[in-house]
Amino acid sequence: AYLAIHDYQKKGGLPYPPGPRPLPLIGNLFDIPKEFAWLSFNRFARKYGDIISFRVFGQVIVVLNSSKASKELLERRGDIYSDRPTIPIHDMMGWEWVVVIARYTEYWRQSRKLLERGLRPGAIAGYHPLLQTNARVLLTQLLENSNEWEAHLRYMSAVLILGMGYGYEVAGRNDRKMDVARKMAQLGADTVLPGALLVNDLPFLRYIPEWLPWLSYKPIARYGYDLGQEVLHAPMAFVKEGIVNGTAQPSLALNGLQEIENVNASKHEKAEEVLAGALGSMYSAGNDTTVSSIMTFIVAVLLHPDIQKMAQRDLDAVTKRERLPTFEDRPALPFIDAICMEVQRWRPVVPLAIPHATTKADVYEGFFIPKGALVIGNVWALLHDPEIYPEPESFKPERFLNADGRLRDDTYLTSAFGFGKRICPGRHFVDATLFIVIASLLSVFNIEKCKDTGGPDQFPYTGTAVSRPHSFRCSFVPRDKNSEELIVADTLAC
Ligand code: HEM
Repeated sequence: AYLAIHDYQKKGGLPYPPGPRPLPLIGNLFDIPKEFAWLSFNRFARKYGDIISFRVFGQVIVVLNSSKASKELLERRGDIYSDRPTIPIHDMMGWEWVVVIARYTEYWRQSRKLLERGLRPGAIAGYHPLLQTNARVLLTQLLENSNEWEAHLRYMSAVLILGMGYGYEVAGRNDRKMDVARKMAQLGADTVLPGALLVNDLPFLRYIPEWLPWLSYKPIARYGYDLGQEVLHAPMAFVKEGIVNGTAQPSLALNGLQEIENVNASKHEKAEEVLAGALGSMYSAGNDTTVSSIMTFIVAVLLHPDIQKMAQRDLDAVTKRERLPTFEDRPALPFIDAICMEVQRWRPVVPLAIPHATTKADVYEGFFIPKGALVIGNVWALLHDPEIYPEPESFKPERFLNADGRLRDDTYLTSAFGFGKRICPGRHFVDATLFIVIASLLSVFNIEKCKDTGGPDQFPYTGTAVSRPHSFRCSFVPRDKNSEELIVADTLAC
């Protein structure tokens, strides 16, 4: 009774947003599935409205299922909706330096500033040669062995991020630097959403000692800690060694280290920590996400060969099939851009973004949102809203084009990269990568099903925080002899 009265007074008599009735103590623990939670939230929204809430062991979780509510709270009221919740398992892993999950602190502000500066559109233009060269390396690898297309994509993505961040040249597909970032990203994606691990709901479980192996979270914490330390320190050590030997290549790390060279000793250590944290976060956040988008593009063209043909017609009109496409061709290729946009809408890679948290209590449309509430923007629901995107389950790039074939304005799609102050700083890099990879692939290959690729239901996706298609087989068949020659000629020219 005391708790109920206290709760009522705190809320000034206002209700929490509606949602399924919580059970005593555990609350809605069983209403939040571990996988594909965005679909369940969307079903609840149909019953309770755009804004819904859950309680799990006293923690209030608010889910926003419309663009209106997400824009109002996560963007316009960003000053109080830009914190992150403390996630006990990440605490145990010592991941407080990871920008993606960092609290809304001075450390976050400084590292975010560095990332925004390094990844702004103007800076990304400087990476066009790196992106173009590596898209073409991808073509060569696919021509030599298209069975391993997924491994080639992962390799390309790691080369790009490690090149841009640290000027590091990936030694090969078994390069350890590539592997650790992927494992860390995977572990993060599997543990970040509510309901993923019991220790996140019941933090006292972190103290269960290791001699209770089935109950202890310490082994997983140690594994995460080791991965984190390697991602944080190993590539920076590589750059510093390069500076000493005179072999360091241009990179964000090199720029950053040169900028803080003359900062006085007391501030230098802090500045270097911020730089290492920002770049380590970029390195772990940027790899798998980009690959997932490209895989979705492949799924889409396997299901819609007609879209592939239309895109190839546009590409051929621009390149005359005498050369490979470049960034300079982009203004003349709106349909390729529309494909990139539809890829992000149709199967958003991070369907629930990353949970935000409130730093102050707030009221929205008569509902009380307490300080410390988890606030989740249901990106999937926003991008599958039939009012904004009719027939949302269909893959239709033309929805992003005007009648005259030019790209139309769309203010909703940015939610594929999250919201407000925490919006993904890597989005311009993703935009450039998707364009050049998709244009390059379609200009010389037909992407086709293999005998065992299967039908539309044969492309299941993972259901955790970062959603990607499970591995599948397909073929990259050169469109003709001329296409093969273009790839070979380009390889020789490099
Ligand atoms: C298809 C590719 C990608 C998608 C869909 C994506 C999506 C997202 C989303 C939804 C968030 C959370 C935003 C929020 O909390 O509201 C995020 C955060 C972040 N992303 Fe990405 N991302 C992608 C690629 C990248 C790349 C390539 C990089 C780096 C080069 C990157 C770096 C980051 C960082 C550092 C954050 C944390 C931002 C913060 O909390 O302040 N991402 N991303």
